[in-house]
Amino acid sequence: MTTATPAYKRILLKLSGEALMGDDAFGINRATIVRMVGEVVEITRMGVEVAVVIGGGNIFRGVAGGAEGMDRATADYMGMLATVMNALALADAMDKQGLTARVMSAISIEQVVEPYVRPKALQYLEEGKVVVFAAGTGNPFFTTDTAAALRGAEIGAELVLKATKVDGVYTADPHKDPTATRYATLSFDEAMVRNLGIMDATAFALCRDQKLPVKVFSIFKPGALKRVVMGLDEGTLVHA
Ligand SMILES: Nc1ncnc2c1ncn2[C@@H]1O[C@H](COP(=O)(O)OP(=O)(O)O)[C@@H](O)[C@H]1O
Ligand SMILES: O=c1ccn([C@@H]2O[C@H](COP(=O)(O)OP(=O)(O)O)[C@@H](O)[C@H]2O)c(=O)[nH]1
Repeated sequence: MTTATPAYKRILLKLSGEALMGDDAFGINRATIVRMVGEVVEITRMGVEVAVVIGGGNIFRGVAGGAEGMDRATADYMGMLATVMNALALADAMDKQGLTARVMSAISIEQVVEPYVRPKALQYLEEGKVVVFAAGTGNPFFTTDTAAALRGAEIGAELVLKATKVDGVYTADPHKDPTATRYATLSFDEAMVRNLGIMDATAFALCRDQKLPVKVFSIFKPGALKRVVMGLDEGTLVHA
């Protein structure tokens, strides 16, 4: 039996914080994380090097805090710390399924996780370890989508995989406009000009300038992650 060959050697997987909730209203749903990690195990077994940027929206988003009158930068730091909590839960679930995960934080909290040091991250990936980037870019006023573009470019990922609550980029938010239709592919410029709100413009612009394609797909669709890694038609490809 011929074993199928992955289309990519090194990927950056952006996991929405909200995706960790499963059907819960907030927080971390263990069964959801266990299922997601099982899919990551499958692609690492094919020899794919995996780095993850984890979101924090299941716990806290700065924009919500800011909207309630908090200082936005303070609220954003809370959001970044939320991503560290998700990263610890994800790494724990990975260790339990035989993966060696290393959490690297953009914010220095060395008693909890090691700081992000690029050469060390590259070494871990070369060793077949899964690197989980926490605390986004480490700066307020950004998102983990931008962190995914940044870390993807820094590690030389061939593709950013945005695993989210929808199965691709649509002509409008499909949760609000039932007539919206899904793109199979589109350019970063098109996505920005049409103000398609799936990723922020900063993330799109960085990926465009670094010629780093993005595949948007549903984290809830079993097997979708493997199909993306195998280069099969899944979700929406956004390209330079
Ligand atoms: N043009 C669009 N195509 C697809 N989703 C869109 C679009 N515009 C807005 N969205 C919304 O963006 C959401 C995903 O963005 P976001 O919540 O920031 O992702 P994540 O939580 O994974 O970072 C989708 O759940 C969808 O409701
Ligand atoms: O570089 C970053 C990344 C994240 N955040 C904050 O952390 C929160 C959680 O990240 P995000 O909303 O991107 O998570 P996701 O949408 O993937 O759940 C954001 O809302 C911001 O408040 C930030 O300030 N800088």
